[in-house]
Amino acid sequence: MSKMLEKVPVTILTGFLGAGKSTLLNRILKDPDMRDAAVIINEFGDVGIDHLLVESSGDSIIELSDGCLCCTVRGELVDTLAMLMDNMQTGRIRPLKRVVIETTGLADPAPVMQAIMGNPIIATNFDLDGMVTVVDAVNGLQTLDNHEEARKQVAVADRLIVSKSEMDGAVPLAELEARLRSLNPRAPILDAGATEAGRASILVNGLYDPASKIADVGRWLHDEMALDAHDHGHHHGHHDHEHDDHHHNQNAHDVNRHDGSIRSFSIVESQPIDPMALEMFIDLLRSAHGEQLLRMKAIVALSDKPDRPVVLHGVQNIFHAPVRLPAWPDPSDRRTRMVIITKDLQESFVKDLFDAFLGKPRVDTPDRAALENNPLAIPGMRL
Ligand SMILES: Nc1nc2c(ncn2[C@@H]2O[C@H](COP(=O)(O)OP(=O)(O)OP(=O)(O)O)[C@@H](O)[C@H]2O)c(=O)[nH]1
Repeated sequence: MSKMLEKVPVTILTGFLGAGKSTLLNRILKDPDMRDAAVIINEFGDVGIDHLLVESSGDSIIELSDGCLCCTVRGELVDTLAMLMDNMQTGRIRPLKRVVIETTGLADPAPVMQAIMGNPIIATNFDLDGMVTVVDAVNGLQTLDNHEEARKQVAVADRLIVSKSEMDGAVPLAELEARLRSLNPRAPILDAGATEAGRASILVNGLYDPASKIADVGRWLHDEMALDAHDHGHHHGHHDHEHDDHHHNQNAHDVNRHDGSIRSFSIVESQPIDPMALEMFIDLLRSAHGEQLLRMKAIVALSDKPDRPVVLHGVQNIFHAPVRLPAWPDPSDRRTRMVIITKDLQESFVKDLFDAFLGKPRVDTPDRAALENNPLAIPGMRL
């Protein structure tokens, strides 16, 4: 007989070709906390060997070998997750505590994330718990310069692991970190050689934890606010090189020179937000600019129930169903905070749009009435 099970958190492990994903996974799989985890490995090419290199016993390693996870194998990934769920519900396998998907190094992460968040059946049973990206200290800088996919993998990561830093030819860590920070100012960076890097806990990113959602939301917010505090007391992180503050540290411009198109910034709002205004803002953003919205995470105070914030997260035009928390992670800070990562979409555009929906008067911006009539706005973000 089938039974209702807890949603299973899914972690995506990514990183460019040869970055050290399988090596890291091998270490993590030795952690006793990985006993009830399943690993899905995607390979590029005809002959799959990665699964042979990942040492583990039993049926917990599943290999998808028909191509790149971001394109052809997406259907296969969904089928595999559906099969795992069926096996759990019918008692053929023990309930899983986690699924890890190791992508091919060439994968654009967004479609993989969307396969989990955007498929209604999968999203009922699995929840994206974030992305861990491995970056190779020897080839990393060059790879980031040359490959858009590698930049996206870093930009949307919830955690970055630097491999091969002990090897000859590794770039100085400070240089690599500056580059990673230019793409992703917030994700914790950990050296693969560190003991913690081999623990199952690095797969937990706090976007979804069935047991203690609230504490984990607190953690990613903490990272976010630590950055903002660093940011000259500003509420908004500025990481694009078109920043108009001429007194800004020159080095900050330098590290961004390759990445003008990817931006990461935050929006902080102290007044609770009208649920309709938020819904329309998100709808417009994702329907008209979904392709440019690499990632968004938010905790929002809504005016109907300001004591119970809502957590949102999305990738491009796909958003997880909003989750109402029982209370604020930190009761002393009840502000709405959004972390947004975009590609080819100006920070000022997004902020102006947000202000317009909130009804804040601004010069040279469309008013809310005009935006409400926007034919591109689609229904569906019911909060
Ligand atoms: N010295 C050193 N070698 C490493 C480290 N991480 C990975 N390697 C080596 O780098 C090579 C590639 O590592 P893999 O773990 O297979 O990399 P991958 O990202 O899974 O590779 P693909 O699946 O081909 O994308 C192997 O020879 C590893 O032994 C590290 O931290 N230090």
